[in-house]
Amino acid sequence: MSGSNDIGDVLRRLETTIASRKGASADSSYTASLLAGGAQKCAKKFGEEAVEAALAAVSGDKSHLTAEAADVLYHLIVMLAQQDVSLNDVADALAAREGRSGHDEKASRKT
Ligand SMILES: N=c1c2ncn([C@@H]3O[C@H](COP(=O)(O)OP(=O)(O)OP(=O)(O)O)[C@@H](O)[C@H]3O)c2ncn1[C@@H]1O[C@H](COP(=O)(O)O)[C@@H](O)[C@H]1O
Repeated sequence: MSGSNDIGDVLRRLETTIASRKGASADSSYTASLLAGGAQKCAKKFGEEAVEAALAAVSGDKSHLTAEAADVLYHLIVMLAQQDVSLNDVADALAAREGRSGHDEKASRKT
């Protein structure tokens, strides 16, 4: 571990590490092995981890859910990196939604 546990700092460090694995040897780096598999491999692993997190949530085991959520975030950032989408891009999308209820957004799509 190097640096703070602040969620923003951790995610930014992880994104930097993941980006550094582009073009690295798949034998030495798990991230590189995912990236080498392209969009399908990255999306498949992300989907699997998301389902595992959902099952952990239903089980009520908080420490299991926490571990699975970490897997989800790691695999999400790998999938985004493979598509050249940054966490800043995602932050911009979330910030643009701030203050608008999901109910209101959904209703606006029906009109
Ligand atoms: N945060 C993670 C991280 N979280 C989960 N994982 C890996 O994600 C995989 C989860 O997949 P599974 O549970 O399905 O395990 P598996 O069956 O072995 O996986 P598959 O063979 O099916 O792909 C495991 O191999 C975990 O080790 C991670 N691998 C790497 N990181 C970070 O990425 C950095 C770079 O890692 P490398 O690219 O391997 O150098 C590391 O220092 C970490 O900070």
